[in-house]
Amino acid sequence: MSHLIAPSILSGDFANLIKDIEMLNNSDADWFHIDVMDGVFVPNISFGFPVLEAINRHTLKPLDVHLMIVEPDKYIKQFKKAGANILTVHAEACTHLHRTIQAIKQEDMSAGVSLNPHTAVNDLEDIIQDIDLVLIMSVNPGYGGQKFIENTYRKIERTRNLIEKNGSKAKIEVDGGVNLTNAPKLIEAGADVLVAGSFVFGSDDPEATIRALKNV
Ligand SMILES: O=C(CO)[C@H](O)[C@H](O)COP(=O)(O)O
Ligand SMILES: [Fe+2]
Repeated sequence: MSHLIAPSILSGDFANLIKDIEMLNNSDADWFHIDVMDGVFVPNISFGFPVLEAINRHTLKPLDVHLMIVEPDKYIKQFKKAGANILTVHAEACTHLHRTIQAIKQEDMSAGVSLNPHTAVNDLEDIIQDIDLVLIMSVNPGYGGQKFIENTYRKIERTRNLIEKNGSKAKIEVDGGVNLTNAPKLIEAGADVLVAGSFVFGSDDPEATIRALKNV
């Protein structure tokens, strides 16, 4: 299977989101990546349900929602209602990660777990068979436009090994500082889904940039 591209709307134009949504609908993007930040788990606040609902009214593609929030269990049903198709929580934000994953699946969403740059892949050993997605952060979460952390390649390889060892079907998604220089190496290391925010929306022709990332 060819890799998937999930542009992050965080770098879009919030005063004219419909333009970016239509561009993504017409582009080679596979998913819309939606970054929800609460100002507690990460030192930044992005947006919440009303924005997600508005995006959902116009998108033709799955919504890949990356929760950078504490206590995500409280909001799982609400994210489903707002249109999330894939719901990813941070391992560092969940005391009872297994329970959280089951609750997401109970709402008929795909369940993802994200790891901060400092969190070991081995932490997923006892949950890898239950999840649909591992989201490897290649920057510290909280902001778009940060520098890619080079250790990510090795981390993706370790995740790929863990998935294969346990017969898991989880996809590997990588998020933060992704561009056309590191994309080939990320795919070679085992990434299935590339998230890209500033590299796409900061380019002169976002649609062509998405196509270039897809054709890597
Ligand atoms: O989760 C995120 C930040 O916490 C974003 O998805 C990520 O940073 C994408 O933006 P960029 O490609 O500009 O790094
Ligand atoms: Fe993200």
